[in-house]
Amino acid sequence: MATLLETIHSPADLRRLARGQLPQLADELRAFVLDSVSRTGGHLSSNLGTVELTIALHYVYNTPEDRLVWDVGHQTYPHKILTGRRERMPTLRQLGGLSGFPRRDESEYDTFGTAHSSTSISAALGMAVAAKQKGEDRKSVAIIGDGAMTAGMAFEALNNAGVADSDLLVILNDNDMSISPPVGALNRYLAQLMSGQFYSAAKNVGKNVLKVAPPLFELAKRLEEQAKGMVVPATLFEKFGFNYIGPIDGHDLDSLVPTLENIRQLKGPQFLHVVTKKGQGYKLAEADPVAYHGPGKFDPKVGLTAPATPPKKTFTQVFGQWLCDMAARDERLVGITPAMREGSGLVEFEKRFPARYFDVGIAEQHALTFAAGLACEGLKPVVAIYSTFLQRAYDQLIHDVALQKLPMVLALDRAGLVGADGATHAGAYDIAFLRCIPNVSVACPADENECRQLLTTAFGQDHTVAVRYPRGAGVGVETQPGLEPLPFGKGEVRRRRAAGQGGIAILAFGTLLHPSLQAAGKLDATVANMRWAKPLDTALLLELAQSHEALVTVEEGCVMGGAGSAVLEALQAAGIVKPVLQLGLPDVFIEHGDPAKLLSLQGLDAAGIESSVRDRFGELASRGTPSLKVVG
Ligand SMILES: Cc1ncc(C[n+]2csc(CCOP(=O)(O)OP(=O)(O)O)c2C)c(N)n1
Ligand SMILES: CC(=O)[C@@H](O)[C@H](O)COP(=O)(O)O
Ligand SMILES: [Mg+2]
Repeated sequence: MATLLETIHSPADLRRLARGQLPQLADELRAFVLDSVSRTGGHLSSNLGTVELTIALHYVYNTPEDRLVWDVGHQTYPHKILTGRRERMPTLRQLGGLSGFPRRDESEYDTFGTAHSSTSISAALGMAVAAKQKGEDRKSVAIIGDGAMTAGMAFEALNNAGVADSDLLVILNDNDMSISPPVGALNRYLAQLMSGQFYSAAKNVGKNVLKVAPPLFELAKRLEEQAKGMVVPATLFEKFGFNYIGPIDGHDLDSLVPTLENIRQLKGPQFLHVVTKKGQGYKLAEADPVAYHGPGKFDPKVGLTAPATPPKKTFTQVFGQWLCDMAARDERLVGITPAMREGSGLVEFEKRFPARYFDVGIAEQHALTFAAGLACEGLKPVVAIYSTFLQRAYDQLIHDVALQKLPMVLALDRAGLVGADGATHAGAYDIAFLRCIPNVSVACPADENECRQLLTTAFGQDHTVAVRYPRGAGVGVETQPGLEPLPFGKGEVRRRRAAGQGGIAILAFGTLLHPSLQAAGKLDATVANMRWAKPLDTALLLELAQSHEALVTVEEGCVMGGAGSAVLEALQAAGIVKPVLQLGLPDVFIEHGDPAKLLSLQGLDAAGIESSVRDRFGELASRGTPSLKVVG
């Protein structure tokens, strides 16, 4: 006997159901999400929390003509399952498989690509205004979480939407959680609103009763506004020009469906506050929504368990340990994270140094300029931020930090390809967008120990230094306990060519040193661990250029403007003409998949590096004697 869920191949099928069937569908959908994500890994607790809301939205709104824009977008597995992608869920976040986020090129129901937080209101407003301009009778809905609502961009959009001539609905999915517990005044404010729950329940009943008699409804609305004025001050969202409705139970379909049906008839900007539980329906996730925010594969009957063999230390853990060790040595150190405490490795630091730990919420722009203010007063900020999320604070980095030559450490986790999260989260551009800024240096550690040492080097500088390191496990190099720095701006030769003069020198930046060393063994090439994309170790570079016939640069970052470009600029500045092969990420977005597989596909594993060198430099790569005149 097919389950109800198995009969749903599109929202049109869903809308043919009787309202009384929706709770059963919700149970089946929740069970499917839990089973599927436990097999593939992915975002779980936020998806369990949006099952009823997703059903109600596709039931009431005429999707895809009515537009749904999901923020952050990690909670759209129920949406994908109900919009014809149920059978593809086993491919989630795998090469060639479903994305973990909404993608316009994946489905017409994915009206806007998200994954970086707090973009939904802006995008949905654009769609709503476009519908008005084009005279189209379609609705636009932004669904944004309480965490995502802490970003400035969300308020920029509210400020505009509240007075725009458009029929936009903003749904705040308030589960009182970000990835970790939410922070800031907004969270406290939302708690106040939720404490007024009884008021809104009565109000919504009023709406239901009066919904059939518009004039009366309007009269009641005016009375309600007055009543609000007397009984409950206007909400923040009403101050922005929205008609605020809620808070209502985001798991109660008998509340969600009629409320959404009412709201869909209303003109002007609407704001619906729904209250949900992150992890709803799976006790282990309800109890620990942080652990189940983005789990790997697990047995739902058992829950998350420690791996049989302890995993290799991650760069994130190396950073977290360094942060605590350096904080113990230097009381001026303060640690800042824009809502990524666990992901960036600051859990221990918060426990040990609570007064020096700052989670600023999903507010990267604020994080950088807040750090600048701290630095002005002689404190030593360490901003722990994913490479991709630093993109959001680019102007603050230039204008508020570098221009004033304020010193701080940018601990750039997830530099390079990240794997399952795909193109939206790749840290592909930081070398290129950082090295062009005056008063900013960029360090590229090759292993865990260098990461620790270069963090210490960075911490001792009088300007901002970014230390970039990849997601996940290190290369297996033990970290030394001390806090010894490496020399600023200096690289080293790691392998000399056996055949002496001539041949090829590979200049590696970061962890791709290791496949470069493997390839060099086959090529009999020299290998340098350059360590710094800025400042470049030009003395080392020129020595290698003068003693080799050709150079190869290797980096896990975009070729355009990356470390290899820095090498070309330095050779040109020195008047040296030399064949250079630049290896790195191409001028395309790299999709989700297994990180090692993705690197191999980009020719950035040992075999790929060797093959690229042979393709470019032909026999030079295989003989001992120079074939090109050694110039320079
Ligand atoms: C610009 C940006 N910063 C940080 C993140 C990382 N991130 C992804 S989801 C999330 C928490 C979102 O909280 P909320 O909006 O309340 O959604 P919930 O997980 O509670 O459903 C964060 C910080 C991101 N995706 N984008
Ligand atoms: C949705 C989002 O942006 C975060 O949950 C992100 O997926 C975390 O990435 P990591 O898994 O690399 O910490
Ligand atoms: Mg939340």
